[in-house]
Amino acid sequence: MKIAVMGAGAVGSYFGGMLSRAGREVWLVARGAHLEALRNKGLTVESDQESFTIPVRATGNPGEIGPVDLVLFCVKSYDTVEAARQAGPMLGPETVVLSLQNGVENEEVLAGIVGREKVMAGLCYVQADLAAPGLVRQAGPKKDIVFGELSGEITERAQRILTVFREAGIRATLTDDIRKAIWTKFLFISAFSGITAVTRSSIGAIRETPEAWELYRELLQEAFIVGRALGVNLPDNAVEETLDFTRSLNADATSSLMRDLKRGKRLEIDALCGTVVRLGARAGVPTPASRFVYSVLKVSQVEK
Ligand SMILES: NC(=O)C1=CN([C@@H]2O[C@H](COP(=O)(O)OP(=O)(O)OC[C@H]3O[C@@H](n4cnc5c(N)ncnc54)[C@H](OP(=O)(O)O)[C@@H]3O)[C@@H](O)[C@H]2O)C=CC1
Ligand SMILES: CC(C)(CO)C(=O)C(=O)O
Repeated sequence: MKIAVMGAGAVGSYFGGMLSRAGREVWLVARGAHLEALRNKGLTVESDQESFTIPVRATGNPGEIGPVDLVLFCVKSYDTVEAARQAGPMLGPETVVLSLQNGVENEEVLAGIVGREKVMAGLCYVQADLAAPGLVRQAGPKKDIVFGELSGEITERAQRILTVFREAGIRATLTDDIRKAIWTKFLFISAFSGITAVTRSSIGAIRETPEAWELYRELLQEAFIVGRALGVNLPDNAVEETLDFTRSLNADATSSLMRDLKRGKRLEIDALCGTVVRLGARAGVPTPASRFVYSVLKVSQVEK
């Protein structure tokens, strides 16, 4: 299986690196200093359990790669449209485009550009960081991918991808309800990224601060009610389960949004807390906590 990672930053380089190390033909589409480092020094992945450095195929030009079997789509959501357009030369009649991005609308955006039949939806639980050009740091025990067909069918092509992930040592799950899985992650990540960014804190300090923990609960509750109002099959105890999951995280766990904020980078807020606000307004659901977090974080985006 020939694989391309569109937007090989933290997440894309981590999973692309795992697949490459397993012997798959993997192309990393990257840019800037990271691309230069990948070409000149290869990719280094450091995690709590293991570290490795491998040579990789890296380019900034999808035309150099040609058609592939699988595109792992890993750009930030604000780059989705441009990256999907640039991915054209990698798309053949059988190519699958699988998004691992955070957010609940990426697959529809992708479908509108590359064609619905090519798109699978997915998400990942992994704390990955581009610590330096060519170097990905992964922290914590979770490094999972969940994915599925938009139709919910368990197809042969999805099973082939599942096998490839698992053979590379990636914990992957193929689901027949990817919308539910994406919203379950979204519930968590819209609230978790919001609370960690707005407090500039890792989760340990938030758990120890009842006021911040209560705000986190309100953010979860709002995203849950919005999801339910839109007909997503979230279970009644989704908020409690997410709180339990958050209690189980290492105290130093953070979000990519909080790390981006600290680095002065552009933030994905429109795809996270901003989506809760926007979809809430559409569904007639009040979202005051999400609106507060979104407004505060938006200030940091002036001139970005
Ligand atoms: N990091 C994490 O722990 C997790 C992140 N996620 C989600 O995964 C997605 C990716 O996040 P993450 O990996 O952290 O983001 P990064 O910014 O680290 O990676 C995205 C990369 O794509 C590059 N890129 C964007 N457009 C193009 C293009 N047209 N051609 C070539 N390269 C391009 C970016 O380059 P440049 O830097 O120059 O813009 C960047 O290196 C997001 O939706 C995020 O929310 C999900 C789970 C965990
Ligand atoms: C799962 C988690 C919190 C891992 O860092 C994430 O999705 C993110 O940071 O964007």
